[in-house]
Amino acid sequence: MGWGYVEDAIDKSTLQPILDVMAPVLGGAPQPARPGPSAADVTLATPAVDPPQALAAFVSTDHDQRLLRAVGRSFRDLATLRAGTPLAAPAAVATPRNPQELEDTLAWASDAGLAAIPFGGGSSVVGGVNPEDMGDWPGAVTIDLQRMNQVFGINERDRVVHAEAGILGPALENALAGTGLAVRHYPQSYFHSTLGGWVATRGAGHFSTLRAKIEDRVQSLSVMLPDGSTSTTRPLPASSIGPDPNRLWAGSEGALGVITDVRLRLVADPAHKLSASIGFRDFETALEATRAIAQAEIWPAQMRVLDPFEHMVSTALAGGAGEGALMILGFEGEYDVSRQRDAAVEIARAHGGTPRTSGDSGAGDWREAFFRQPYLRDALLDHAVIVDTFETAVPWSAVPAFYHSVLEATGEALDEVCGHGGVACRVTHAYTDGVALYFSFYAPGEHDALLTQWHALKAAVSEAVVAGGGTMSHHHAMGRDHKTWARTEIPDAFRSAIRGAKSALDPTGMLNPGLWFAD
Ligand SMILES: Cc1cc2nc3c(=O)[nH]c(=O)nc-3n(C[C@H](O)[C@H](O)[C@H](O)COP(=O)(O)OP(=O)(O)OC[C@H]3O[C@@H](n4cnc5c(N)ncnc54)[C@H](O)[C@@H]3O)c2cc1C
Repeated sequence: MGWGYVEDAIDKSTLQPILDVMAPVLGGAPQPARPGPSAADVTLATPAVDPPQALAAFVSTDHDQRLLRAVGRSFRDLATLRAGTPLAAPAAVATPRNPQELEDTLAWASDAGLAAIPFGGGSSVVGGVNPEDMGDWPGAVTIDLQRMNQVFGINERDRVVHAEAGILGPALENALAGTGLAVRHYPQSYFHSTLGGWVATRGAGHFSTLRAKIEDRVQSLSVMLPDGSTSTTRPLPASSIGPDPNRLWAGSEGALGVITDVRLRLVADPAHKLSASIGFRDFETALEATRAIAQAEIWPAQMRVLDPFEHMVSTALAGGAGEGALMILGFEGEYDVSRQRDAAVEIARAHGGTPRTSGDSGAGDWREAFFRQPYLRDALLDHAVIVDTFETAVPWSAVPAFYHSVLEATGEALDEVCGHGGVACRVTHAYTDGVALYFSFYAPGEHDALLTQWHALKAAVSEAVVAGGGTMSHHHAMGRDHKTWARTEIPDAFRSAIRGAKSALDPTGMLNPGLWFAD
């Protein structure tokens, strides 16, 4: 059990050169391959419940169905599956096809004294869907919304699509074919995550500026509460009638209601696309160029900036050997974007960059590699290589000191816990006042100690992020994995207000218990 489609898994012949390139980082050859368990090998710790016959068409207690929704897709999840210990799993899985079946599921869960965990694509990397840390709740019904996937309508004049929350990224984009409009929200998990999941986590696509965060694209949404009532925000371009209700539910991670449908702002399918890549001698220089481009408000759709190690690892996947830092720029729009592209390249050059390629395919190649990267994690995990990522955002005034302090702390933790390791960083999103940094680390783990090693590393990197003033997440959300360190980020008064909202919307606390709302 790993990421994505079985046929896209990375084979031995692709993996070996990558292992060769990584050998210095891993301190030599990694452990011999040990494949992950088959579904039948995993024991579920939580007993199944006995749902009423009336719900049989959409509630299952089948082992594989429960296993599939027991975890998300983080390194911790994958290592947990391999640990061989009984796994916390949902007591039942509901797959409602419409709001009535969703209401029936919530009513049954409530009567049966079970918690309810909304589930979209299950691509959470922060323990968002795991039935863990649930206090007194004896078990949970996981509510998979993927069968609630209708597109209700496309308002071409307003450029808004109205769709059910369980629709997956590609299906939503396909529904717009022929309209000249598009969603163009591409998280790396695009193929396996849902509209509702994006909104519930306040996720971000790979576009680096302007259209990055999904919450800015939500025109309105509907949520169902545990009592079966539905609340819908008004579809408006903007409003100042008090705090924004859309923002209460965006980022609520399944704890303040089940998002049933969303009206999402669209963009024109871009008629013009251009890209450029620019080399820099080091990341610090590249960061200065990134800041200058962001603050010039040129708004490249794509502005990924890879530090030297990230550059080396990402080119190794395509059989290359990149050196120095690399900036990848992509521009797209309804009208010619060459002036923006030229202006950005000029700024980069003035900040010490050397343009390498300029055309319309570079960004596409990078995008292909971007969607392949998660498969590499599974292949490396077979060799007990620990591969994990963490991401954050900081103001410009904090970099490059923040980058160095996190790099150093992570490197020290990798040496201490695993004896060796490497840390890579890339800029994923840029703003006029700051930047989102995405770190990846690689280390030689031990098959039988992966979870212990991961917990030690996670604590060290999270402490470094918090100490440096970064957010615990720019777009992966809080889940169960970040709540310990995210506490300092939440003002006390806001915490009380959200607790008040939680008890008003979900009086028994049955929705996704275990997030910070409960502590
Ligand atoms: C390889 C990989 C790459 C990733 N890349 C990105 C990336 O580029 N950008 C990014 O933002 N994230 C990324 N993620 C994280 C993850 O894909 C996002 O958090 C995504 O938004 C989750 O969507 P989902 O449908 O899979 O939700 P799930 O994982 O099923 O759920 C996530 C959370 O949302 C809640 N939830 C889900 N649906 C609903 C609903 N309808 N109503 C209420 N609550 C709900 C769940 O209870 C849970 O708390 C990545 C994950 C992986 C594994």
